[in-house]
Amino acid sequence: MATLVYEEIGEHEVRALLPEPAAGDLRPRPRRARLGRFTLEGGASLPALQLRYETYGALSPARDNAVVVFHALTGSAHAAGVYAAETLAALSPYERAFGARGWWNEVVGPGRALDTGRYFVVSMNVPGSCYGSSGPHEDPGFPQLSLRDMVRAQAALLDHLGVPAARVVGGSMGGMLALEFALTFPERTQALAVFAAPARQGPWARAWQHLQRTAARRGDLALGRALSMLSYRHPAGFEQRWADDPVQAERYLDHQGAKFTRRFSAASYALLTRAMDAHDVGRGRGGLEAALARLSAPAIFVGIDSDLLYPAAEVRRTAAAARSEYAEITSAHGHDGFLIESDQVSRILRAFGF
Ligand SMILES: CC(=O)SCCNC(=O)CCNC(=O)[C@H](O)C(C)(C)COP(=O)(O)OP(=O)(O)OC[C@H]1O[C@@H](n2cnc3c(N)ncnc32)[C@H](O)[C@@H]1OP(=O)(O)O
Ligand SMILES: N[C@@H](CCO)C(=O)O
Repeated sequence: MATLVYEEIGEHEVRALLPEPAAGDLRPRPRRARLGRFTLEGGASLPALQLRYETYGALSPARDNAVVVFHALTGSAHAAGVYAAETLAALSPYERAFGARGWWNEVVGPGRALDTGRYFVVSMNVPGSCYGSSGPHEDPGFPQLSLRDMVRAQAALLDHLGVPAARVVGGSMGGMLALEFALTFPERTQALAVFAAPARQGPWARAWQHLQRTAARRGDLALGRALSMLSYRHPAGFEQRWADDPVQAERYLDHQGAKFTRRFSAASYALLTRAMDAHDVGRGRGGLEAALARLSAPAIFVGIDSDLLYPAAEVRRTAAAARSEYAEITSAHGHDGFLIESDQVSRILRAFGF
């Protein structure tokens, strides 16, 4: 039986069914680390960095079984499990609107590909986002961060947790962050898995994000998100779902747009998309090829055959430049395949050795 919950978010009241956990689902406890002063690569500093995070499983006595999972643009620290009603109720309005179920719940958990019976899984909400970490949603003067600042914040959190090194995994922006982490902290990276992410943000993805920010700046974050959904999906998926009733495609985009205004901050959206637009692992490392050639951890790069945002061919080229493994997800759903095709994601992670 699902529980009916009411959430008041600004002027909105949301009625939602709180999902019951299935057998094997975790009941996570979100935490917050207070890491103090944190200096950014641009020179500015945050006086009191706070990071929302969740952990699943236990750190081994040898401290060698950690996995860091990096979230995508609008993801959160809540990667796995289903919150209890009282846990959800104690969170911020944005986190409540994100929902009770973790965004990679089918991939992370007991007996799942990232098996919490074996691994100590750490998932952090990046600084600048609005899901419990420090960001512009609570401080209008919050400075622009880079993805490199975010991976240094992740490393500081690992220090806080007593984790010397980890396997790192992520999709989309999370994949960019995982790759940056592996290049910034080679000695702390045991293995790397990058899903649906480039080594450098290209003009196509940049143009999409420009449109989304423009809509948001003009006061229409919902339109910005609806537009972005077209870059995250593929015509085949729309045909599959709504060929018989095409107006549902319009309703779907309207729904995703409207929901987004309740679950995300426009200021965080601008900051994170700018950070993604500046993504280039070659910056300060002698260029893209030189940076990728330097990758030392065992790595796999995973493309999605229908990804319109970061095409599979581009991900395959990155894998070749990094002399790493390549795998491909088959999906009708485009870029969001790394969130939807959990069975394939899990098979790929297992086959790679997770
Ligand atoms: C790491 C991270 O990125 S975490 C952030 C991931 N979450 C997002 O990106 C948020 C947007 N959500 C999504 O894109 C998807 O829900 C995913 C990727 C999480 C899962 O994809 P799918 O399983 O294909 O779900 P789908 O895209 O159908 O979305 C489901 C929602 O659309 C709604 N929906 C589906 N079809 C329609 C329609 N024709 N008209 C109106 N609403 C519709 C569903 O009711 C459901 O609403 P809810 O989220 O309020 O419960
Ligand atoms: N749909 C996901 C992936 C975007 O890259 C998100 O909103 O974070």
